[in-house]
Amino acid sequence: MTSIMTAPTSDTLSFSPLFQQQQAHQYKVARATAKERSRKLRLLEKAVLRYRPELQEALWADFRKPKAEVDLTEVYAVLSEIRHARKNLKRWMKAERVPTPLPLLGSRSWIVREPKGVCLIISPWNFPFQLAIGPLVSAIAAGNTVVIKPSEHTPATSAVIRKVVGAVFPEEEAAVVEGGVETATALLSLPFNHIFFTGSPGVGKVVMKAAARHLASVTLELGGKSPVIVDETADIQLAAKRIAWGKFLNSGQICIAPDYVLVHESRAAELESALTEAIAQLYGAEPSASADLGRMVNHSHLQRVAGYLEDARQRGARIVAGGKVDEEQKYMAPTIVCGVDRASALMQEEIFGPVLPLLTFARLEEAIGWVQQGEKPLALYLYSRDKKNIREVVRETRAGGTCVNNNDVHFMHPELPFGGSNNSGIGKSHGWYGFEAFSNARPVYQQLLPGALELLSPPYTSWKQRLIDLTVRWL
Ligand SMILES: NC(=O)c1ccc[n+]([C@@H]2O[C@H](COP(=O)([O-])OP(=O)(O)OC[C@H]3O[C@@H](n4cnc5c(N)ncnc54)[C@H](O)[C@@H]3O)[C@@H](O)[C@H]2O)c1
Repeated sequence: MTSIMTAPTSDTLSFSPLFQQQQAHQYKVARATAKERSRKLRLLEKAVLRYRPELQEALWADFRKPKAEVDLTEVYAVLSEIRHARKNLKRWMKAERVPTPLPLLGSRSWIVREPKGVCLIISPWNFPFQLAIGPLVSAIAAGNTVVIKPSEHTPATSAVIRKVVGAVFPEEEAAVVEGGVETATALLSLPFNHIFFTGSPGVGKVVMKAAARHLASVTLELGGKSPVIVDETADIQLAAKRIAWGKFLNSGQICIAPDYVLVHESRAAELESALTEAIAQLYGAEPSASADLGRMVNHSHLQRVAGYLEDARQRGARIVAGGKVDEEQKYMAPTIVCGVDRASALMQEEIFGPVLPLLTFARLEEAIGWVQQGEKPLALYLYSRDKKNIREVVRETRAGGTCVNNNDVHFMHPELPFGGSNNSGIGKSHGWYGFEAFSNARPVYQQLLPGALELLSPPYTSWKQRLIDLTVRWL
């Protein structure tokens, strides 16, 4: 079994034949029972394990992602999605009976989750395997056919994705199309039933506009600036350790990485030194020598983040740790920066790199106010030992997701919906929520006996009007 590999040249930019093939095949795929879908997912699990060493090599070649991080954040993330889906698939696929209200007595109703049909997955480069195959798991569990377009910035990984998918699925069920913006644009011109996009908010808008042409439904997993609030009651050592891990993993190129920290002014100095220490513990005194620290994906992203830092420095920011850039190695040191002007690019743009600004606040309402003024973030984190503060921050802010006394890890919980809100995303993924994203909840109402509502049809005699009055008042 092979899947389509297409070079992104203008003469091969028509994907209609592939699309039509999947369209013709969709009902057959949709008929698969829970057992059959589970078997497909088992084959996918085996393929992922078989290609694990190749994937480790590919991600090292693409941007020096450490082997352990490939295992944890790419391989295991996908395997846990598969295992969770296999365990729950039968229950998810079961028709859901719903109670009958009094005016509809004489009927029964249920909801079936039917597949959306032919789906498109467009994925980014930062977790290139997980963010292509994770949604595929949900799409297959829900009984769809799928075209995947992985990122052009991680070509070695894209080739492995193609191999994994091709080893399990015929192309009329799941196919991988490689290429860049032109390829994505050509795919987006086709009338897919659902588009699952992971990437930047800017491109998310392009995708949503394209989807509108065919009224395709969308799941948009986007990005933004995810704040961390550290209040005066926080365990600073613990916070520093966890923030440093969640920020500098993948060199800060994580959609849910802490983007910046708002720390209570009474604890700022302590947090500064605890973070500096945490970086040394994770990556040694000279992080560039550590094999456990990834690189920036390309020169343009390195220059973008280095430019933000330089701009902040010129506006008076103080670099507390790191700051070193090695163009040739696409290396940027884990960097902590204080005294950042809130109007600087570092505080206006999603950083998506290993630079962590620390800003201070005197009263919690100030920190909350700052978050409320910005776009709704993909994640908001809070370090606190005060129950009242925890309640207040969750109640008074809006975010795609939240961790209290940790960061990033909510992503790994298969029972939690993952996704953003408005600028950080539309729709949710993972587990049941991913299955739901790729399904249409179709209500089925079955009339068994003459219904009470039939009594209320014209002509509206006076006693029928009385019955209508009773219904309006009491039922
Ligand atoms: N919410 C999440 O789960 C999540 C996960 C990872 C990354 N992200 C976000 O993704 C962004 C970084 O990833 P990226 O740089 O690969 O994102 P991106 O938006 O530049 O690209 C994502 C995908 O869209 C395609 N694309 C790019 N421009 C396009 C266009 N004009 N028309 C159609 N398709 C186009 C790319 O080829 C790629 O496959 C960050 O904003 C990050 O926060 C979000």
